[in-house]
Amino acid sequence: MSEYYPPTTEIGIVGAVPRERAERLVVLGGGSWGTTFAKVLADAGHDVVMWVRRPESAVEINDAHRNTRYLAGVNLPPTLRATSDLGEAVAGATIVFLSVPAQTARELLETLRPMLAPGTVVVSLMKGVERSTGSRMSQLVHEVAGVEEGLVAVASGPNIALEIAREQPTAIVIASPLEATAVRVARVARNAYLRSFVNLDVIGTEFGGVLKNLIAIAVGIVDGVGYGENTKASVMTRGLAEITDFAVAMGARPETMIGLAGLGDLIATCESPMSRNFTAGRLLGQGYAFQEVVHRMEQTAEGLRSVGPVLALAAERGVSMPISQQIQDVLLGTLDPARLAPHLATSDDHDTPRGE
Ligand SMILES: NC(=O)C1=CN([C@@H]2O[C@H](COP(=O)(O)OP(=O)(O)OC[C@H]3O[C@@H](n4cnc5c(N)ncnc54)[C@H](O)[C@@H]3O)[C@@H](O)[C@H]2O)C=CC1
Ligand SMILES: O=C(CO)COP(=O)(O)O
Repeated sequence: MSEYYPPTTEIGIVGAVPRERAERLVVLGGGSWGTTFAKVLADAGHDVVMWVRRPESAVEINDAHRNTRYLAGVNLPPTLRATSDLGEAVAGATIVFLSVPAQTARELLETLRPMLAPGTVVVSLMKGVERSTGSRMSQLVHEVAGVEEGLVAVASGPNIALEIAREQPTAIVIASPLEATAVRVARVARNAYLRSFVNLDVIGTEFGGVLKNLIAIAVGIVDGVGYGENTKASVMTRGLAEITDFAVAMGARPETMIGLAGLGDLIATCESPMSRNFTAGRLLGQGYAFQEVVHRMEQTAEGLRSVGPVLALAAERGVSMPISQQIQDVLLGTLDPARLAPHLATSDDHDTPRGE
């Protein structure tokens, strides 16, 4: 039986929360996902402040109710406010949502630590692991910002930012080791176009988001090479088996990997031309070298930085990840992208995949 379930019957309420139940929330990060998530929360009726690095972004959000660089053509709620002053943004917030590139999270969390009032819930919206340590973002929230584990949550699922910003109906998963925290965040992060589900499997929910990025890069690579739907479906299916093996070895529940945060996000990311990971993969498949791809990407493609640490963790646990290894080889320039799919079933270096 799936462990997914609507947090409460109250989930059916899709109107804005009454003013007396509105919470003071903060979203850290003014990119495409941070801005979209802040809109979700403000549309739900909450009092939301965004922290953005660049003062000019704050001015645009406050005055024009737009964030043109990341969400072109999207009108933001007039109630949504932004500031580039972190202390001002966080003061009085009951829940802090984090949406910066994973490699910058540690530094932000160190700065944030003394600003957090006791009892503040911190939610990671990020889908990367720290390159130097292999840590998941929720681990960093606990270890670096000192937030007790029961007050840490993660959000994941098939959540292409621009589609949600355009208010297209979508589902998201909120996971925390403490059910009360997951339910609380799920109740806050829902509105007429976003429905929240709860899961207690933090490892699976978080790794689902991280790992599907790798498979989206692989699918982008074969697309860029010019291969068709069979190849892409083969990479996605074998990719799901591979990332499930990894996540389960890391402590995830297998069901999570066929839920919204696993299969759901895998489908969305591998099929969307808006996905940055898919786009980065397609550039690699078209023959651009890693550094050129990084140069061309204007937004964060987390998978490019997660491949290395994921492979290191897999090696420690004896998990075979042939597709992820091939992505790494393409990134290093040691594998011709056109050879990625032929290597799918068997290769000189890897055993024949189990099953199928
Ligand atoms: N865009 C999407 O559709 C979704 C993204 N995510 C995840 O959300 C996280 C953030 O991604 P996006 O918002 O999409 O990235 P983005 O590339 O659109 O924006 C990143 C933002 O972080 C800021 N930033 C960069 N370095 C920083 C630093 N040192 N300190 C503070 N801020 C810094 C940038 O100025 C920018 O505002 C990633 O982990 C991503 O995987 C998750 C779900 C959906
Ligand atoms: O996580 C995402 C969708 O759920 C966004 O994917 P990209 O980072 O590849 O754009």
